[in-house]
Amino acid sequence: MMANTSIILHNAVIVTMDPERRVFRNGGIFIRHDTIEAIGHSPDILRDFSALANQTIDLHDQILLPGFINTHVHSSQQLARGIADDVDLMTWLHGRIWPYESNMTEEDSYISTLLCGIELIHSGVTCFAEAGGQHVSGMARAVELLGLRACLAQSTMDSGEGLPASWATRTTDDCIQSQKELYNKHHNTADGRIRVWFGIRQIMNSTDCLLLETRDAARELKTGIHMHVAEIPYENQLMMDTRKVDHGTVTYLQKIEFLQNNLLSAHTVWVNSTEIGFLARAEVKVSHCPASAMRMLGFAPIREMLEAGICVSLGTDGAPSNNRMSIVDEMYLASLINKGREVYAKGTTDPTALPAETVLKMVTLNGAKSVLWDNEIGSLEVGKKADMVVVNPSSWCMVPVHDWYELHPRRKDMQ
Ligand SMILES: O=c1[nH]c(=O)c2nc[nH]c2[nH]1
Repeated sequence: MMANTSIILHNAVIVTMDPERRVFRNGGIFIRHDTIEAIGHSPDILRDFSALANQTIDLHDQILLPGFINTHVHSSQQLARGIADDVDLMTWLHGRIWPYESNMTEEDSYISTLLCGIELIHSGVTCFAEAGGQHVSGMARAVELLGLRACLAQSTMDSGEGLPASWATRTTDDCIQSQKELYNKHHNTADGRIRVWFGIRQIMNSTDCLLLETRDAARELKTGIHMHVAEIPYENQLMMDTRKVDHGTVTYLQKIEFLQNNLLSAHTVWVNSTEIGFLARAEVKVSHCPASAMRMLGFAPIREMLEAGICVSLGTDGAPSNNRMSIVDEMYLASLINKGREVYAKGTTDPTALPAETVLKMVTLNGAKSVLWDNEIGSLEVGKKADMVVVNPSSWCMVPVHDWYELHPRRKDMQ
């Protein structure tokens, strides 16, 4: 929203996701610049704030929700949709995606992030966490233009197999240095909508030095770290064979004291109960990407993680791991896949796994906490940013609405 704009939205069903989970059936909201100044019943908002508003919009019973937060995106991979279907992860990375990414220019990244951002907005996303491409400056230009909010990261690798020639010469110092430069250049730009994080691609291509220097730099700059963790059994096996731990990546990260509360751990599929305990105690955040997991990785123990108190949110991953970039599709899939997983994990059905309200929490409150922005977004409350999505309940595929939280499968109606 433009500076000095003040606006009333009224006659809406407002699903606030505030601590009391209030839903206003005939709700109104007053926004000044980009911040919510009042929220409540429409007649009260109109009475108290009309004189201050330079625009008043009747939402005609549409449903207003907090903007959705997608916590694992590869915006630079948007132009690679379809180049790596139906292959295993190592072929996907070494044979298709890294050759593509390592040839991208900053301009390619800008175009790719623009297209990606448009697709994200189409399903109600107002904020995303970038898992890491190479050209953060290109991404930042696109995010600024689109009005999105984002945590951008460069993905770094300083060792291991499969690296394209232009990446293989990078030292640990190069990786840390370039990220600090990007932080200095872009952190808190675009009216505060862009934050710069540190990115570690995956443990299979990281020295301990890269891991620990990244941990320390992110801690010092009070920013986050985005990393792919425990994606496939081969990764855990490699940890056992080469780094001599008795399980996998999470056990190793615990051993070297890498786990901390600013780590956004993507996928995190192959973890046992001890490792779930390590993640919970360190307050690590987990991004669950249902479609991508079903293609290449497997069933993550999401219910167990949530029960252990881990903050789990949802991500689409990139276009070549998903083909779609709709967070609403991921909400739908998360709910179904995690119900189906109960049969395979526990030998019995349990339709209570991941109910709709939990899934909505994952893309709002948990998403906000995962991107370390929970004091400003994730719910509609006074003092928070006016990042919102409007759902039209009156089209044919939305009728009837019995439960505000059960709206998520009907993605065509996101505006
Ligand atoms: O789904 C994924 N996408 C990626 O780009 C990637 N890099 C490492 N591991 C990955 N997994």
